[in-house]
Amino acid sequence: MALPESRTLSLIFKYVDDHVLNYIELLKEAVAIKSVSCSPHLRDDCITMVKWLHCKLKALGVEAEECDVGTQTLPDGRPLRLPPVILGSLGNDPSKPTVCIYGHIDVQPAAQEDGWHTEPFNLTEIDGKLYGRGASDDKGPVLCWLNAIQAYQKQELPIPVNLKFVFEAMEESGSEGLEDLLKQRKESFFQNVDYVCISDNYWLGKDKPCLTYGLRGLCYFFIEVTCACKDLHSGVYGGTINEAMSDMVYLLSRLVDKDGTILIPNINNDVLPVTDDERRQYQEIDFSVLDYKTELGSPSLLHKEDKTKLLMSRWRFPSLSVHGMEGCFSDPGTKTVIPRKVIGKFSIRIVPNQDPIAVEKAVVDYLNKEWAKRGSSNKFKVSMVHGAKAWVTDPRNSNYEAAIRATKRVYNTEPDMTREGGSIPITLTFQEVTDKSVILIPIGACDDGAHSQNEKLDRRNYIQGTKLLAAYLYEIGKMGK
Ligand SMILES: C[C@H](N)C(=O)N[C@@H](Cc1c[nH]cn1)C(=O)O
Ligand SMILES: [Zn+2]
Ligand SMILES: [Zn+2]
Repeated sequence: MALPESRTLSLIFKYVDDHVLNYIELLKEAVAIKSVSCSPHLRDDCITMVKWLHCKLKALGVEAEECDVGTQTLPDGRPLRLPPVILGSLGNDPSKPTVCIYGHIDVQPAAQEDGWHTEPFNLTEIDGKLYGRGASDDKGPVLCWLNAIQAYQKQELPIPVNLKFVFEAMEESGSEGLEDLLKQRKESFFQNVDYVCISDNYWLGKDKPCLTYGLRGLCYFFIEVTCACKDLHSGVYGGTINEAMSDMVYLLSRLVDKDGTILIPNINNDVLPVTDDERRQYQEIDFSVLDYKTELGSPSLLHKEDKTKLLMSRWRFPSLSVHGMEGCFSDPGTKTVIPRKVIGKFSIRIVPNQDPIAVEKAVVDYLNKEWAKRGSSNKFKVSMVHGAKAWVTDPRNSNYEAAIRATKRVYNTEPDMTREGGSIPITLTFQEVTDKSVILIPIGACDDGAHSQNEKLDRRNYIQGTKLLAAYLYEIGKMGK
């Protein structure tokens, strides 16, 4: 017999509150696995991470498959096995709706010498903050799902929906192999999916929960310049050749100006004009420019005190960032070398209506022209290593209504409706293969420091996030088929 509404969720919430230490232990185990997808030497750890999660899912009764998605080709031409993707199912009751959940268990690189105050792969709690690489992006949120399901089971309450799981360990490296797998399984695994939910982004502030209906896409580029067959002594050879590094600095300086304007012609051609309605929506968002500036520790912001301009720059206009360089000297000290070959790395966050192929063409044409202007005798190559479209949806549907109700139950407040400046390349594919509503329910706060030093997840967000996802499943269950 079904329990009264308030009783079901209060039993779940009590179970969650009573098991906080177990959840933290579980997250500690997950963080300890160095599943850095962009580091080829850590590929085995990514595979270990998949197997670890598979084991935890099995313990919850999930029927899960590790799907082989082939190999990737490294920039030097070597093949490298991709970590398998987990596809899992729990429940098959035709009277219940089916929710498909996606998350990722790979992480960005991290090293204590980069400025971490704790060891990044050893989850450490300080003042209610759980520090560790992947705590917020995205191991913590993935574990919130597992914790929520376990709470239903331990309280012997029926899970109100059927569940499908898609968990990958390559999201931070362009989700290689995943799109093809999802397309192949469109008519089988995804056939009965009614809703899609992803927890892999962050609140806009530290206190107020959000629901997210848009993401920027990402086009990632490598520029390669080679000037010699080996590194050279700058005293012996300096002044006799065009140097790769100087060429690279010139090219990188031609990408974006000091106001953040991208210098590549035609790059903004397909960006949609801002509507009055959109402008109104941005004005209503609860966001403190001052808090944002303080959190970043930046001397000034590009758009000064203008909240709408700042948020639009993060969410609905493209931006270009220069990330780093392979092959050059970056240690402390004064090595006097001329690097033989350098690879400069930059990316452009793209927005709805922009096509990665058109962006690639604009970038390659422009850099070829800039290279010709430079007149260097060196070898030059530019390539887009991955390109993913942006995603935006209309949030006025039952998926978002259920999540709004769940948020109110847990946080006692109406969530803000946000877009996200980051990218989750596979989101659009989920929408295409299911033809159903996709929602993003962020778990972590704006200051979690995803991709940065001292990434953390607040204990409160982890625990309330577990309740939030349990309540979301409950609210979706109430929608019926
Ligand atoms: C928003 C999400 N948690 C995330 O961090 N996504 C990455 C995706 C990525 C990285 N390289 C390629 N894709 C991001 O937005 O950088
Ligand atoms: Zn993520
Ligand atoms: Zn990330």
